[in-house]
Amino acid sequence: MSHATVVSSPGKVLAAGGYLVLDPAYSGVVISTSSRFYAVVQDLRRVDEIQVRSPQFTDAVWNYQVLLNGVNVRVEPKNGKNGAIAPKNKFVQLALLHTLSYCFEVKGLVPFVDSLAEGLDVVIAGDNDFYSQRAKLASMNLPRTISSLSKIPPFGSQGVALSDVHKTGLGSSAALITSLVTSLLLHFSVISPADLTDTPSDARTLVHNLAQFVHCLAQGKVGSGFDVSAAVFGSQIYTRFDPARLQPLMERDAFSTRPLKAFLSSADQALDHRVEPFKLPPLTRMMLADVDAGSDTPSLVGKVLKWRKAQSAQADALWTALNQSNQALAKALLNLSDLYAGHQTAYEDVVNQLASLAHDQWVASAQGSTEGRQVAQKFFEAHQISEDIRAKMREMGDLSEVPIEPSEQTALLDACVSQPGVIGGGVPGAGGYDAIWLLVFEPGVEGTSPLQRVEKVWSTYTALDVSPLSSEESVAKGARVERLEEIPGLRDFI
Ligand SMILES: Nc1ncnc2c1ncn2[C@@H]1O[C@H](COP(=O)(O)OP(=O)(O)OP(=O)(O)O)[C@@H](O)[C@H]1O
Ligand SMILES: C[C@@](O)(CCOP(=O)(O)O)CC(=O)O
Repeated sequence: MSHATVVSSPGKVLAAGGYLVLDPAYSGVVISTSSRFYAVVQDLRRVDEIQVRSPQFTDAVWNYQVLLNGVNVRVEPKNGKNGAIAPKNKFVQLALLHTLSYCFEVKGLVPFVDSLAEGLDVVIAGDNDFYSQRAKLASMNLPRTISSLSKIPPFGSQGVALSDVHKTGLGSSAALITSLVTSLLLHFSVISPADLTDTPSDARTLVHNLAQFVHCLAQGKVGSGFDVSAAVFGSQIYTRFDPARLQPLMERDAFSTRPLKAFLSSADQALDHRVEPFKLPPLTRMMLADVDAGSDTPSLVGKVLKWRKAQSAQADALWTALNQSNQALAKALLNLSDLYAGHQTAYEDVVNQLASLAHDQWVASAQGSTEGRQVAQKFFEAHQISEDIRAKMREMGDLSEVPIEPSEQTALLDACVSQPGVIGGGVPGAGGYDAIWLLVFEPGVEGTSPLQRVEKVWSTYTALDVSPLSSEESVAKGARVERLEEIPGLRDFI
């Protein structure tokens, strides 16, 4: 088998900053997930042809012919044998077209043609968490727990076409585009694996800008882009780029190529997003649940923005207050990492105590050193800020008449947050009925863990249909070059 270039990119959870992050004046707290999208590039042994396959789905094979006229690259869908019309995949085709066009621009004709001499076989695979696993758990007769999810074979077949799959909202298209763009830039030797060892780096900025551009083109709009940024850089405090910077590139037909090098490599013109470091505190864990009710994110966003425009004074006051709380949450969580670094034993001892207590007992019950009490105080502060953010998101929902944290989700979240060892949580991103996230202690002691308590709440909850995801926070900083044999199940899958 030919050498395979494998790149993975994480999914995302916008823990705080939904709606605000659309405006460059505010920021969002983004947690990247352990669940990843993989792009595997190998030789196809058909000159100038590209085949893209997503074996998790039925009828998910897209064939393309690369055409060169010395000035431009074209990537044309190729009809099947017997003249069968080529199926369309706008996201994949635009990622191929613009990444190849960029490679052609920077490498020149001869190296470009060489890199395509064997064609490209591209396989795309998403971790199971990107898709609802309820039906699979039921068919395997397994209870809805995180440990059951680990029994489902990796990259399981979804048994349906891509357009019919039930997604969980982790940002599949952003993670897919990022892995695909990065793997192609590596295949054409525009960047090297060593360029991706650090975060941030010039290579990651290039990947980000190119992936962001392709994703905006494919979606037909310039969104906030926090999902692409998470896929490239990992967990972060994200402040969006000025959409006007991308506008000149968006004006032409999506399928016509345009010079990208000057835009993507010039510090003046490139996107002005800000990525500040963020990570969850040690000995804690993010938990996610998919709530089977579903919301239409674009329609929620449209209504909230319309209300913001109509009631700008009231909205600005809320946006400012909410942004302060969002930033305070990030700061409290980052402070906890500092406290761990300075006083590891005291921190561990306190987490072991607090993990079996409900939040209202933390401050009074924390025993031991001053540093230990400081840790307990900081975790309680994080809890309070998280509850405050929920309250303000509910206020945004009430004022704009949009179910951002609808009462059904409020009852579910309240039931979770009152459990011993649960720090906080909320509705991720735009909110609605789709999902919840929680932050819980993950102590190093035996006994019932906060995670198990939450799983119990979810599995016995009747007012909503709740199913866990297995994702945790990814501590790897964003997109990553992988070794095929180190990803369980991936070699068999391709
Ligand atoms: N596994 C895949 N293989 C090929 N193309 C894919 C795959 N997943 C997504 N795509 C492409 O991306 C497009 C948009 O995908 P999707 O609607 O799942 O993105 P999303 O809105 O980012 O999803 P999410 O709910 O995970 O945030 C699809 O129509 C398809 O063109
Ligand atoms: C509402 C919004 O701020 C977040 C949407 O996030 P999600 O796709 O619901 O995770 C929109 C955006 O930032 O693209």
